[in-house]
Amino acid sequence: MSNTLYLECYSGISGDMSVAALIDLGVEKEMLVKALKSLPLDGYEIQISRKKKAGLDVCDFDVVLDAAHENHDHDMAYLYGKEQPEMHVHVHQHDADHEHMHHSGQGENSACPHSHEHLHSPEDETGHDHHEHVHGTQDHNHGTQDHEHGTHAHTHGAHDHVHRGLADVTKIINGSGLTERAKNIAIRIFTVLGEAEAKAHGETLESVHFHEVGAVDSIVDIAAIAVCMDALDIEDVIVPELCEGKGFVRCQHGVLPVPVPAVANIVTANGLRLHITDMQGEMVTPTGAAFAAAVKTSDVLPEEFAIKKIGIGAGKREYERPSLLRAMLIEPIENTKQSDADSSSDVADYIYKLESNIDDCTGEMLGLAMEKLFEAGARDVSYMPVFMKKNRPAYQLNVICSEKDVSALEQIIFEETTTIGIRRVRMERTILKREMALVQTSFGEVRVKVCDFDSGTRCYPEYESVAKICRQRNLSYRDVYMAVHRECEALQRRNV
Ligand SMILES: O=C([S-])c1cc(C(=O)S)c[n+]([C@@H]2O[C@H](COP(=O)(O)O)[C@@H](O)[C@H]2O)c1
Ligand code: NI
Repeated sequence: MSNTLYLECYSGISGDMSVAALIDLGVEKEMLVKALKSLPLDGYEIQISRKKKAGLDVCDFDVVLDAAHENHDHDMAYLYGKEQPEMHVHVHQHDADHEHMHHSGQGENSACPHSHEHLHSPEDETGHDHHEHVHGTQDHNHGTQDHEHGTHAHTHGAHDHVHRGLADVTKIINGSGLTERAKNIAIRIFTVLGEAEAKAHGETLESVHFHEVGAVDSIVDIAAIAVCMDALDIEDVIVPELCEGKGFVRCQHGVLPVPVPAVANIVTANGLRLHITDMQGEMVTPTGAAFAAAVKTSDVLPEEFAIKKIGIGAGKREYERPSLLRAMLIEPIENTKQSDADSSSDVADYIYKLESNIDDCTGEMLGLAMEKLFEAGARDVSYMPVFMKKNRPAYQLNVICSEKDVSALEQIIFEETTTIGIRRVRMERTILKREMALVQTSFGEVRVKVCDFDSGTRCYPEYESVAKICRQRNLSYRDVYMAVHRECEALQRRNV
């Protein structure tokens, strides 16, 4: 059965953090290196290593460009303008505990040695691309001329580089030995990036040229993400939110506000949730956001889940909050406690109802309050239009929840709405004994709630499970639901 990935982006997300976190979940390094070697690109080597960050043992993935493809991205001085971008001074400020044993056997911090795995690329490529280069703050026009590989190359002093478009990158991915599923994931990520870039620069998906993310190291990062997602057989991805910093960052366009336009556009177009923290700097990069957007299937974590595996990937930048991405393979646990409590077909049970009449709150506030209540574990939340004292049209908020969640949910109601009082009632209820089953149907495995009733058993195919099939196969909900229901009943008749 396929896996569910939870991306915990409390310190943001970038391409290299994502690859490292996925590798740490158990991807076979030799397989990954072999797949990346098949990309028609060169001028770089790959390092996969362990490093210590915030005292934690984490995975680090690095695409090291040769001199002609040198990259400034992890140079903090460059990013925040502490040196003149035009100078092209290649000063690297690696994390204190990072070293390159392959060069000298002695890193900047020899107290913490670690080993690297390398992929040495063949001779330098004929094209000249350059990941991080700076044009100062001036806009420049790339024109439409084609150069080697159909990409757009131009020169700034001693540095030549290529600006690839979506078609160029797609050609590179399709020309590799990646599996079809990995190719599709990589192209999906680049398409999300292309749409965001096109919007930012007033271009179309066909005409837009990537700057940084079209460079060798970004293509390798994205291909590596895709290979790992495929190898780990991940189908469902939960991304509750992306935590981002604030301020400004320096990139090829010059100085941009954080979140940078490409990230802001990806978040907007793909319904990701952005959480701006007090950290100064860029914590979410376009590549990281595009990965999250391209693979996300849900932003809600199951109420309870088991963790099968944890992977932590290191970022290159040094912020107050350590740049770490934690990825987990999780398995949702259905809450069957009530049904275990009693062997009869219906079960006595208690639930809480929180209630408040609100006459001075905007629709926007009420909408967000509902979202937060669900996130915090409310079983149900509803608003009912009411007329209350002084002829005021208002809304009655109703929250159904279990006892353990009462105080957290009341807190949210006070924080997010204008109410100054909440009624609370413990209610008895009767629920049918139920359990979750995975049923093999003609559409594949479907999650079905099976309820015992005096006159027999009833099956209810789970909404998310049915909806996923509908999206994948472009079928109507009604058709899939009824077909699954029929198949469940037929199975039951056979089992009786
Ligand atoms: O290359 C692209 S698509 C790009 C677009 C933008 C815009 O906001 S427009 C900004 N950047 C900056 O480049 C570096 C590297 O990005 P990666 O995704 O390759 O890590 C980063 O600082 C971006 O803000 C790139
Ligand atoms: Ni851009």
